[in-house]
Amino acid sequence: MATGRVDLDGNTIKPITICMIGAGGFIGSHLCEKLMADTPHKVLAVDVYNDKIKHLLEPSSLPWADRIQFHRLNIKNDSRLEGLIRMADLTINLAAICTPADYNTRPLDTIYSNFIDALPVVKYCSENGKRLIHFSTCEVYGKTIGAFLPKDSPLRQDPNYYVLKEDSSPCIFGSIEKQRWSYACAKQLIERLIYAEGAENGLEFTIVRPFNWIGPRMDFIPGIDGPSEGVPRVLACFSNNLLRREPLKLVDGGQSQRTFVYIKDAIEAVLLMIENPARANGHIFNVGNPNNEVTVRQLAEMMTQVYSKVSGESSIETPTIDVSSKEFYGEGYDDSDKRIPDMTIINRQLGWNPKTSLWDLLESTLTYQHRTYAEAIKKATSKPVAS
Ligand SMILES: NC(=O)c1ccc[n+]([C@@H]2O[C@H](COP(=O)([O-])OP(=O)(O)OC[C@H]3O[C@@H](n4cnc5c(N)ncnc54)[C@H](O)[C@@H]3O)[C@@H](O)[C@H]2O)c1
Ligand SMILES: O=c1ccn([C@@H]2O[C@H](COP(=O)(O)OP(=O)(O)O[C@H]3OC[C@@H](O)[C@H](O)[C@H]3O)[C@@H](O)[C@H]2O)c(=O)[nH]1
Repeated sequence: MATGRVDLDGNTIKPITICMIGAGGFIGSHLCEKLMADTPHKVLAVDVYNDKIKHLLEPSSLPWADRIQFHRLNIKNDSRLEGLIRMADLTINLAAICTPADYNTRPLDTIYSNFIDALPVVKYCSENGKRLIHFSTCEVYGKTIGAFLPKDSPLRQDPNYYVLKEDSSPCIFGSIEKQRWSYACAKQLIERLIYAEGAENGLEFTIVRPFNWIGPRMDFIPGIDGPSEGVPRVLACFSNNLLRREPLKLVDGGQSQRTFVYIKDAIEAVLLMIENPARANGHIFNVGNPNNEVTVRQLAEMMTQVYSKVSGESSIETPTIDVSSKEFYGEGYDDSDKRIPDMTIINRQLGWNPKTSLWDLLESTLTYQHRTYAEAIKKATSKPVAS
């Protein structure tokens, strides 16, 4: 671990204690890894699961063993939460239901998780004068303005109609029966509440809007380390199809566009926020890679090519199939058409830029998926079916 580290203004960084809620998830596991390897900070890691951070917790001889403690608790109903927030200098809240397959099928759980369960965290930070970094989402932007223009309108090519800006873009969601937007709407309301706590009660806050962060340990592979009928986010869905040599399913033709950023690049941005409070407080930050834009169809094609390279297996004859959103996600699904983050605020405040190309990040991620899951999938698929 480096000593004598300085912040962006040349001041020595003092070790702090961080209460990280949702530390056992995808982003939390990478953030814990980074904080243990490269900083002197302490982490009170709160989650209901710890499988993704087990390698940081055991054995107790690890060099950072006295800097990370796991607290297994559900923030919905555990009175220990306030005590942990009071013990820390900073709280980072990552806890959420955040897989689209849940938004329209479990809208109540989605709204409770993303709004109601986050309320006490905001309240305890505000009442105890503690700093909060809250994880929101790029989905708060919803659809682009351009999505409502005629298909052949030249204005669709104008960035003013699609680039998403923290301080000026509107939040455009579908109608109430499109329950997909339950998540985005809950996230938007908690953002507004945090902002209001800052304005009226002086809460020191930073809001992060991740734009499709991807990498190792994201979600689960159905039937291996998660339920066989479960539907994770697209990286894990496509990885699962590639591992099982099944066609990748393109929802509604795979025409939606996304920008993907490598988790390790994005974690650098979060570390800058943690260690530069004077530059990060009071801001909402887009964190994404505007240079890595693809349609979902292009993502499927690239993942197929990269997976062939890293596994040494040829791709199957029909690598993709089309499926309707109703069939794949059920009633009430809707989609964001395009997501390009404006980078002005994060550049200005923190000087952060992503580095990794989509090809490179897929190569390292699919190498991980192949090494971690290929054998387990072979075993699972060769088991005789019980008669
Ligand atoms: N990964 C992305 O690209 C992305 C994009 C936009 C927003 N986000 C936001 O970032 C945050 C983290 O996302 P992630 O990708 O790491 O998801 P994740 O599902 O891997 O992690 C969330 C973690 O929170 C925990 N959790 C949920 N409810 C809890 C509760 N009641 N008590 C204790 N722990 C609880 C879960 O067990 C899980 O480990 C979420 O708020 C999500 O909405 C992520
Ligand atoms: O097998 C699949 C899975 C997904 N998809 C499509 O791929 C796109 C991306 O899907 P993801 O599951 O990664 O989720 P989305 O990008 O729509 O939303 C995500 O965005 C930001 C976060 O807040 C959440 O992690 C999640 O809501 C969607 O258009 C989806 O319809 C497929 O075509 N096939």
